[in-house]
Amino acid sequence: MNPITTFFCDDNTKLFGSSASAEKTLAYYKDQIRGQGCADHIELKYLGEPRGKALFATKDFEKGQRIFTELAAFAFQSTENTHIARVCSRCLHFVGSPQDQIELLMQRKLTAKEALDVTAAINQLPSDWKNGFSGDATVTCGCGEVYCGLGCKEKDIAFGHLQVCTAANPAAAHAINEFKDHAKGTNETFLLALKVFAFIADKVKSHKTPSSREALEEAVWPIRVFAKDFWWNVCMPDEAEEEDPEELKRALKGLLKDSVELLKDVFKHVPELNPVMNVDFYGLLMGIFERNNVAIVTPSPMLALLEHLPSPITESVLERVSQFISSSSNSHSHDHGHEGGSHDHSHGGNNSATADPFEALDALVAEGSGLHTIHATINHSCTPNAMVFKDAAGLDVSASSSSLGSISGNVIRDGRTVIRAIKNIKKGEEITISYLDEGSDEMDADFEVADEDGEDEREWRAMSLREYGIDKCECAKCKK
Ligand SMILES: C[S@@+](CC[C@H](N)C(=O)[O-])C[C@H]1O[C@@H](n2cnc3c(N)ncnc32)[C@H](O)[C@@H]1O
Repeated sequence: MNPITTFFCDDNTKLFGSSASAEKTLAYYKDQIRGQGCADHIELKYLGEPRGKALFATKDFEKGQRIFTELAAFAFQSTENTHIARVCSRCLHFVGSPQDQIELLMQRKLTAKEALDVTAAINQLPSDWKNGFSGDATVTCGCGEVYCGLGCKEKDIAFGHLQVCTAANPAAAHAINEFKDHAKGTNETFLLALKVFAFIADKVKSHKTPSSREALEEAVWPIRVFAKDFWWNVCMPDEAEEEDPEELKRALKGLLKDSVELLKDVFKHVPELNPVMNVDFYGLLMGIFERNNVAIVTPSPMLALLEHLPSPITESVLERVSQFISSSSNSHSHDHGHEGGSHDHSHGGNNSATADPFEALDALVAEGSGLHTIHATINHSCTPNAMVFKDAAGLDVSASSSSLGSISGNVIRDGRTVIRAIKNIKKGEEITISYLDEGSDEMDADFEVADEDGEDEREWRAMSLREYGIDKCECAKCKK
């Protein structure tokens, strides 16, 4: 490995190995926590290995209370989902007008009569409902990216968008499109990698000495802090399919090799990036995604509208979503099964050829995946005190409420994750979540959990946690 890849590969023991580096790392997270507006709620500490970085409460939280929310540093909408939801490239907030979204779903313009019906239906909804769409605030980029407002566009530019913008960089347009096509045909998490490489390129170019080693080290630093291993070590072979581990490793490295060649063409204009244009660096980056990415699901404001629309429009919309569900389940059978760690793509696996319209309602969401700096520091516990909410959880629970059922106000309209207490948490306690889908169909199918001593469940846990880089769970319950 070359020196910059070795630097990038560094784990917590290096990050916290000297007081200067530990101080820099802690200051970085403090800054990130402040940036998300939760400086009074949480702090990061280093617990030594194997548990590494961990998040702690700096105030008491009641059961049901929101601890913090976080927008992804890097996020993307899944390609298939673009057919049913038009959302902001940066934050996955629904863009345009409700009419635009209906036309996307119906794949045609509304007739004058339908447009009047839609307006009448909108008028029956509370006036703040329209805030679920960016409306007139919507802005586009010459390359076709769309944003829910100028703020998101500017943020995307600050995160390097212009480096991979076909309008700002027409000489690279062909290479950018080729890279994206390859990603969509193989593993769409490469699209997220493209955004990270664009970020690194931008940071390096704006450094006072762009070709220095220091410039690259500074540019990769915000990604270096994540827990990581090489992609080919993180991806587990599919035991049910009797996938050969060595064959899988070879396949992943081959895929990276093809992708990195396309990447080199994209970044021809940034020769300073050459030291990170290799399979090892790329493999670490994909390993970071696989281990830390969070599935993003934004509930669609369209759901409320559908109830009020004349039935021909509603039916036509639902039929389209049903078709989408069926076609996505077909295409999923060809994928590589390693989607960059968005650990629970909740709607991809529906398998009926003629999906039920009610299932279609459930699938009408914006879906993607992202890398969240603070969220990624939360450790797993088999008796967690917090939980990540995506779907309906876009809604807040009032601090005084002790029941998770009583949801009120403050709708979250973009793709931020919401972490909420599921028990009372005292100031100074570690915040933990479960990485596993307890009681899920997946768990039942794997082990047909029926034993009385819980042995199967323990085995299921141990096996599932290995996918998250946990060979021996060090949570309070398992350590007992
Ligand atoms: C998403 S990261 C969480 C933050 C991590 N501690 C860090 O330092 O970046 C997941 C990694 O944290 C460690 N980890 C999390 N929960 C753990 C647990 N219950 N027992 C042991 N290791 C754990 C494992 O190394 C795992 O791969």
